[in-house]
Amino acid sequence: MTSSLPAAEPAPAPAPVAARVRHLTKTYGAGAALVRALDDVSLDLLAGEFTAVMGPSGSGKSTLMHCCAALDRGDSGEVWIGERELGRLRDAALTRLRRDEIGFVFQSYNLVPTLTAEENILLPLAIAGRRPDREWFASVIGAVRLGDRLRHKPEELSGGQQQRVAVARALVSRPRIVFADEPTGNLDSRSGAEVLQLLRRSVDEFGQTVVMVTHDPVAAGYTDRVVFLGDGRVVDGLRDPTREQVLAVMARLALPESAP
Ligand SMILES: Nc1ncnc2c1ncn2[C@@H]1O[C@H](COP(=O)(O)OP(=O)(O)OP(=O)(O)O)[C@@H](O)[C@H]1O
Repeated sequence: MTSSLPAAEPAPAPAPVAARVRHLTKTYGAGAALVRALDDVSLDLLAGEFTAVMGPSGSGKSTLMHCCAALDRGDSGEVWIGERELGRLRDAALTRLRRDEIGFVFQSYNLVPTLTAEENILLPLAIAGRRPDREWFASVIGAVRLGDRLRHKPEELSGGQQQRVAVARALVSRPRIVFADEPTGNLDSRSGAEVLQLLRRSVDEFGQTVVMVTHDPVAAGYTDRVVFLGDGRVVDGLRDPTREQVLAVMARLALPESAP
């Protein structure tokens, strides 16, 4: 017997996940001084997306980012980068994963003062013994608009230029995921906007996956998605966030539970 029902449409392919967190818990201290920095956090960070992690001070943002970036370990739960669960990797494999699959941008730039901008950008590849792909290097340098500053040392660059060097350094090895911890925290609003546009372009034009911790609703407005933490838990989320929506959630999270 033939069915008159239309053939079922194939289900859309699930978006690839760059990093996956499952039931991640991390505590500091003990007894009365125990702090639950992460309390059963589960989260998927989708490939090719720009995600912001926000929340009040002490809500666990940096701890989450450090655990995801293999800079720290949780007490229990799992963190996957691509197909690999970090808890199952030995130190040498973790070092390789950090070097080959993860890019970092810190609030304080973390450039090597004795190296030029170009040497700083190429340092992760040099350490890995990899040759730079000249075409890709040129694309990254074009994107960060540093072509005329490559021979300068960090102290000869503005804060915004130094942070653009740090973004280029994070992008040049084409990592699976870039983690940025308050990348605009030390910058004036114009330089901050340049860095945010650069991260946005790396997602739109290069397909980069970027995860950024920020306190700034304007910065969050550049992202595809915001994940809000409160007391070590995922408490809210927004897609295609506007500054106003972010402010509204932040105001709600800042209020004590008992507020009228
Ligand atoms: N090394 C540590 N020892 C003890 N407690 C810690 C340590 N690191 C973080 N904590 C605590 O864990 C909790 C989460 O800290 P975390 O730095 O992840 O928060 P955050 O959301 O990034 O805060 P902020 O926005 O202020 O940077 C806080 O209560 C903090 O005091």
